[in-house]
Amino acid sequence: MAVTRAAGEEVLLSLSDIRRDYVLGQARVEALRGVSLRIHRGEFVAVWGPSGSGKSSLMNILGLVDAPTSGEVSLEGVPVGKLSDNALSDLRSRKVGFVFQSFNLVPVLSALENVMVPLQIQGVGASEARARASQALQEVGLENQSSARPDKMSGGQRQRVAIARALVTAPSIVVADEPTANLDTENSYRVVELMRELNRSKRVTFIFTTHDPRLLDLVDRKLLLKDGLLQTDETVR
Ligand SMILES: Nc1ncnc2c1ncn2[C@@H]1O[C@H](COP(=O)(O)OP(=O)(O)OP(=O)(O)O)[C@@H](O)[C@H]1O
Repeated sequence: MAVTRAAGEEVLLSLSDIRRDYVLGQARVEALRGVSLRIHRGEFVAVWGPSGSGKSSLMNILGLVDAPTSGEVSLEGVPVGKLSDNALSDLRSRKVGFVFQSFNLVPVLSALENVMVPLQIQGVGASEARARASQALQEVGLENQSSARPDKMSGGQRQRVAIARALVTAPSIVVADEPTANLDTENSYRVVELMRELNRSKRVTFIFTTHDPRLLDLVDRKLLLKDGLLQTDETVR
């Protein structure tokens, strides 16, 4: 049973006193130093802050890719720290979509085949995977590029394919670490606007990191990280 804060404010992800240390030889880096946070279903959230403030470390923990050194993460009320590796990867593949800075598309596959990949990993049959991938490409406005290979597409188009790939499994949350870092200003804005539209139309929760303060105008909530701590947590609309 997921925790609710108020009507319509279901807690999707909850982080409690998260610490993440990295040990390099004799040195210990404290990347996250006690972050507590609740992300509600349907929110559109940006994490910003200086380089080295812990944004990627936080995103890896929110996306269930990395485990904290201490503290507790719950997704839809399930404490994930107690899950076996298999149960955790199953949960991640069903509930979390990822968008990466460098798109991470498979170069030898078409746009459509790239979007089919997460479904095939889940064991969905080819014809259903094709139909769902085609629908996802349509939702990002790329239905006429389905047979194009990534190297024939612009950066903005590649990131839209990656967004379709993240959404095709109907995840609860999409985690995007610097999704606009390799895009020019106009395409950056367009990609975040597209995520915003999909957030509204599909009620998928999005959380992304950025260095670009202009993109913060498009979000519901801004989390400022500094030195591994949540400095401010501002809901803007
Ligand atoms: N795998 C790792 N091993 C050792 N130290 C790491 C590792 N990953 C991150 N760090 C360190 O942890 C701190 C936080 O890094 P992190 O990448 O989370 O910050 P960031 O805000 O995403 O930075 P950037 O904006 O430059 O990507 C930094 O001091 C970084 O050097």
